[in-house]
Amino acid sequence: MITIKDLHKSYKMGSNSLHVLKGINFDVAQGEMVSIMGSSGSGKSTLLNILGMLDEADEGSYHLDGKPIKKLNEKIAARYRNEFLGFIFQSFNLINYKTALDNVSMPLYYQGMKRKERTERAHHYLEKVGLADWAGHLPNEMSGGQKQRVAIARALASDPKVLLADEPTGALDTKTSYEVMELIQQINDEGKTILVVTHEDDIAHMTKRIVNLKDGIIIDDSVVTQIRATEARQRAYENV
Ligand SMILES: Nc1ncnc2c1ncn2[C@@H]1O[C@H](COP(=O)(O)OP(=O)(O)OP(=O)(O)O)[C@@H](O)[C@H]1O
Repeated sequence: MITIKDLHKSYKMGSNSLHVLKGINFDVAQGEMVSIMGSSGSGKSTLLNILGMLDEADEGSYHLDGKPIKKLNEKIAARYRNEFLGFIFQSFNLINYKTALDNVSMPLYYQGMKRKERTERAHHYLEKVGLADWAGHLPNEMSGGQKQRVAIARALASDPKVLLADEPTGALDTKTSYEVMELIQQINDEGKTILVVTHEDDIAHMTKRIVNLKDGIIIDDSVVTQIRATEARQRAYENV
């Protein structure tokens, strides 16, 4: 689904240049759930921005679903982003004066979908994240966990091939973080490819693979042998 080869990225600051990504190589297969970890400044957001087509690498290649992602004009890039990628952010990025339903259906409007279908889809995905009764509520009437669920419904509504989550639990308490990650695990169970940037070890252990960045290179890339899950989910894993 994602293939990255020898990716480099520097930021220019005046006459200085900061070499942030120094040759990143990795592949993510369809249906994987991978976390990207690393200390502050290690390049996680820079990498996620490139994967999300919000920024471009200086060198190296990036293929998404077999398509080379490089120097696309903004219109094509936007189309690819809509078609391939869903985003989840630490701070939810909801529109505060729009209801949960409108927040979820709005991106579909920009994709040209008719009102009836947009509304049906938004209801479907709100139901999927456990917020069927909250469609008419504004974000400021909701808890952090509920807001993140709305954001997840919004990301899923366009049925992207890959979900990119940047510190999705960074603004949530521990219990809510685990609940949100459990929802993300369920979405992955259904086949969605998911990348999660996180600082937190316990959150990373709720994914299936951990890629560790340090100073712009991958220092470790390992499969999680014991995925952290609630007892019920643990039993389901054991029965597979
Ligand atoms: N637009 C930019 N211009 C200049 N320098 C930048 C820019 N974005 C990031 N940097 C620098 O690049 C380095 C890597 O930043 P990045 O945000 O990718 O790290 P990170 O691992 O995501 O950190 P954090 O966990 O703190 O978010 C940092 O030293 C940062 O200051």
